[in-house]
Amino acid sequence: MIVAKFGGTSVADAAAINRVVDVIVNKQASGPVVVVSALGGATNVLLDLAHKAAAGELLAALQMVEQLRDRHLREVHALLGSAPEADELALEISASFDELAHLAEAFRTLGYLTPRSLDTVAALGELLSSQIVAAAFRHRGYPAVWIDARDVMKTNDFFTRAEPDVDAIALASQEHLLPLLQQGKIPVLGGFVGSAPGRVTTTLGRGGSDYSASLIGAAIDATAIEIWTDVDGMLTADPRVIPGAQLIERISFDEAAELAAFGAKVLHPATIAPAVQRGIPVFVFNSRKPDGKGTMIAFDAPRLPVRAIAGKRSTTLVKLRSSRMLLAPGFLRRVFEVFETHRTSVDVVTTSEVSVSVTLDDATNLGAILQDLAAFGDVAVERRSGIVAIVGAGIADGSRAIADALIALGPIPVYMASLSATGINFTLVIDDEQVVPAMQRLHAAFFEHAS
Ligand SMILES: Nc1ncnc2c1ncn2[C@@H]1O[C@H](COP(=O)(O)OP(=O)(O)O)[C@@H](O)[C@H]1O
Ligand SMILES: N[C@@H](CC(=O)OP(=O)(O)O)C(=O)O
Repeated sequence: MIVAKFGGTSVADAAAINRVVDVIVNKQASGPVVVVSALGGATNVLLDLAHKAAAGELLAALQMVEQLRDRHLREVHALLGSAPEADELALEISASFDELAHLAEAFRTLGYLTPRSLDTVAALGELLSSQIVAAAFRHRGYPAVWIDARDVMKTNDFFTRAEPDVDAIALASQEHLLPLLQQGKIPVLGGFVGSAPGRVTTTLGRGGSDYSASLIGAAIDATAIEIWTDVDGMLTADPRVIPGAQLIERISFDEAAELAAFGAKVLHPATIAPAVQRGIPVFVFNSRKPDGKGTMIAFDAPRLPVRAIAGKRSTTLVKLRSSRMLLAPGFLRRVFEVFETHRTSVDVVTTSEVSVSVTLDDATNLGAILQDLAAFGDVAVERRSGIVAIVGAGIADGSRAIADALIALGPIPVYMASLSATGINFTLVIDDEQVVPAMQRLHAAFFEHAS
């Protein structure tokens, strides 16, 4: 059994969805489970329209509902033509958009959105795309069965970033997926979407379809988890920043997890953990080039000082300075409790005898965090920070990589530097607007040598 996940660009329209069918039918013998994202860009439109409605712009929101309805119906007709299933599916899809229009009206009346209502709206993208993809398979004569992801992806009720209930997912997969696979059927379900007790719709957070795929892969003990996307695999940097980024044919789980956590959007940061637990290799392939080599992510990979560069912008740097930190056991624990209390995870950490600095990805609860930290000492915040990460299992093996990285940055000021305990990630906090130039300089230094 394998799990193959297709991202938004890989199911953006009828032509892309037909490529998905082509990829999967060649793998029928491996027992594929197909996980799909929403049609490319649909999640953004859904969330935008909800926000517009709540802000009182109902007309604009309803126009967005109609555009999205037209887009989905257009692709259904392009895929299924005048087959009987086309009309049935079109009716179902239209009914969902009628409901969405009613929801938009309710948001306008209320004037606010809750995380729970946002999840209900966002989930529609995957719930519809997966039904369309399943129908496309059947139209071409393959035995696909649509599965409502809410029957399988069991989560808690932390809306907009729900956490999976791994045991419940394993049980639900046995009930809903395994029998179909045993009958030679192809289960198709939406990624990103789940349900909390009471079958209330949740989502795993933006980009979460990769995570759905690896959770399902672990639940059914798949032999491979395949992430099909719009690039040739994991590359030495984001190709949108570094057009000459090179394909990584093999990379370790640890390295891939670090890259994902520090900005390599090709993988959701949580994707690796379920795969590691079960020792399932993860592959990244380009759905436009199904014969490409792709990337294999597994336990071992040739040990290199630098495998790839990642970067992320718009992080927040919080610096705490306190003389009470001197020789005070438990001080750091109390400081980190503040972040835990406000459900905010910390990215990069450095400490000295009298100070501790951390970066935060999510500054939603910053106000409350700062208030609590003020009890410990002087707090300073730098909101326009960025991070570059130089990742390689051998970075601390006595190579010159760390020195070379600092030299390559030249005049770019560095505010924090941290070498991970595993010695595979050297992270630098810099100004937000320096992230792109820093990535270019680092990539040039490590990957663009004249031969
Ligand atoms: N190191 C990297 N290797 C490959 N792609 C990367 C990397 N870092 C960032 N990306 C970006 O990730 C994108 C794919 O992720 P995403 O847009 O979420 O795709 P999908 O819709 O298929 O899930 C690529 O188009 C690329 O710009
Ligand atoms: N559609 C969701 C989930 C997702 O993973 O999408 P994609 O695979 O296109 O990144 C989002 O946009 O967040």
